[in-house]
Amino acid sequence: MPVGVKICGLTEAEGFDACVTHGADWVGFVFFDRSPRFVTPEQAAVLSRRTVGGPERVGLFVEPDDASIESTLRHVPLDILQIYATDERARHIRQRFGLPVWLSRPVATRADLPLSCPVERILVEPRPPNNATRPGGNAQRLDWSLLKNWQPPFDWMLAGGLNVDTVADAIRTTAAPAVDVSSGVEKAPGIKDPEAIARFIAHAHSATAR
Ligand SMILES: O=C(O)c1ccccc1NCC(=O)[C@H](O)[C@H](O)COP(=O)(O)O
Repeated sequence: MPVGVKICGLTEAEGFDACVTHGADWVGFVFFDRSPRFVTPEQAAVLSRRTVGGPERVGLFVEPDDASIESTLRHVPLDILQIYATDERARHIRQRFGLPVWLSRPVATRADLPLSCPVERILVEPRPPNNATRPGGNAQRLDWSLLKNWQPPFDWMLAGGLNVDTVADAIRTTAAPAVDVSSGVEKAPGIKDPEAIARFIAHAHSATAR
């Protein structure tokens, strides 16, 4: 089965269309207003309507309250909620909205690797630097060797600092079933590079896990 690919932080039509054309499995909309990739629910809806079907739409929320998710969903239909929050909040959100939930897990040492998944999928990401203004999307690479022989019995995804040149190696080293990228396929903060999106997806699909 080919590795799943999520392109996160779409803000404009060219990038969104490249994800559709080149077969991304998921596109992410960042509803966190301190991000260079922030979009309003209305902007996400306009992008999302550019095609029927295509990649699943993932909405990214940082410690959201129920009201902000609810009002976002009123504007843009999302297939998946990606959450930066506690396990308890993630379970609640899954129950409350009836949508699959993906939960981010910051990893700095092997001891940080989760043993179980309270929702549909875990995103394994590097722990952000102390001075970071956001919990993800920092172009910071995880030490892939931490994941060697880690074979969790749940769905997960590798994120953090991936790019066209490193994604195949990352998949071979970690056996990640899916990968997530944002900064690595941008030509400027928040603006995706369609050519890089095409190459990233091709390289990910060509990689054979160990
Ligand atoms: O992208 C953001 O600005 C962002 C803000 C707040 C929380 C998470 C955010 N991004 C998460 C991601 O896009 C993914 O984890 C991504 O694949 C990793 O980002 P990058 O290292 O930039 O590829």
